[in-house]
Amino acid sequence: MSFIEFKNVWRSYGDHVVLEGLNLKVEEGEFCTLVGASGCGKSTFLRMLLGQETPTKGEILLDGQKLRAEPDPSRGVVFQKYSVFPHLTVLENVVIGMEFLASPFWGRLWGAKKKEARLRATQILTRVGLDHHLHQYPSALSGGMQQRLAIAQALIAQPRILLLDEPFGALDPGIRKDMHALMLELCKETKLTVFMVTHDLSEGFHLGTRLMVFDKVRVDPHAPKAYGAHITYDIKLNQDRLQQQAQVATLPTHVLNQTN
Ligand SMILES: Nc1ncnc2c1ncn2[C@@H]1O[C@H](COP(=O)(O)OP(=O)(O)OP(=O)(O)O)[C@@H](O)[C@H]1O
Repeated sequence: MSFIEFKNVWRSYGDHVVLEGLNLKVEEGEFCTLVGASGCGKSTFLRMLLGQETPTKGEILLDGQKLRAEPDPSRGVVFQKYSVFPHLTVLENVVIGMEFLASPFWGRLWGAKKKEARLRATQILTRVGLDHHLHQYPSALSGGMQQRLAIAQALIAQPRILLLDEPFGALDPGIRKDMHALMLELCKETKLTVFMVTHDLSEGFHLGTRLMVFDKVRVDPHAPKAYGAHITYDIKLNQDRLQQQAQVATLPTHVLNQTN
């Protein structure tokens, strides 16, 4: 059984077919980079994985079970536009994620639980390199730092799947490189399965263990909305990295705990 499976998935909006006949198996720990022309349905694909949208036809399975049709903590997401709360500090931006998880009704934690949430948020913010900015507001951060914060927000719930929609598209090349290094480190340390939309093919090749190309094969000039895109190329990349990750995962827990 695969970790994620798409079985003949279609998605339309009215008579506009956006995606058609997607069949796909993805194993845990894979880093799938998605490329394709603008408007071909890459973000729609991510939204279906997030549970924000459901397939019009077919089904998506997670661990063999039908994917829940609403976002939950197993799936984290980072968009290109900074999705952080401007009125909360860096630390509060991450703590609030834990508060909503633990207390969906009040959205607040108190006492020891709040202290624990702040500690865990601080650990994650340290991991993404924001430990010196805990009490600043997002407006005081650079674009790269805001994306680091968005990644910390997405990771606080310890998702199994991370969905990234052009997360580094607005960043300068140097900062992008730093973000690539961070992503590769995070993937090495965890069993995260990543789906990342990018318009930068070299980024896709560099980060991915799989590069998926979305394209429309069937086109009717008289009915441009009649056919959708599907995955025309699914290229395996950087397989040595996957093997290394798999080997690390086989180490005994006490050894892993010592090194973390
Ligand atoms: N809620 C919606 N209602 C109607 N049409 C939609 C909706 N969401 C997306 N679409 C259409 O689906 C198509 C695919 O959109 P999507 O955003 O998934 O493409 P994309 O490949 O991510 O594009 P880009 O690379 O430009 O971000 C577009 O034609 C868009 O207009």
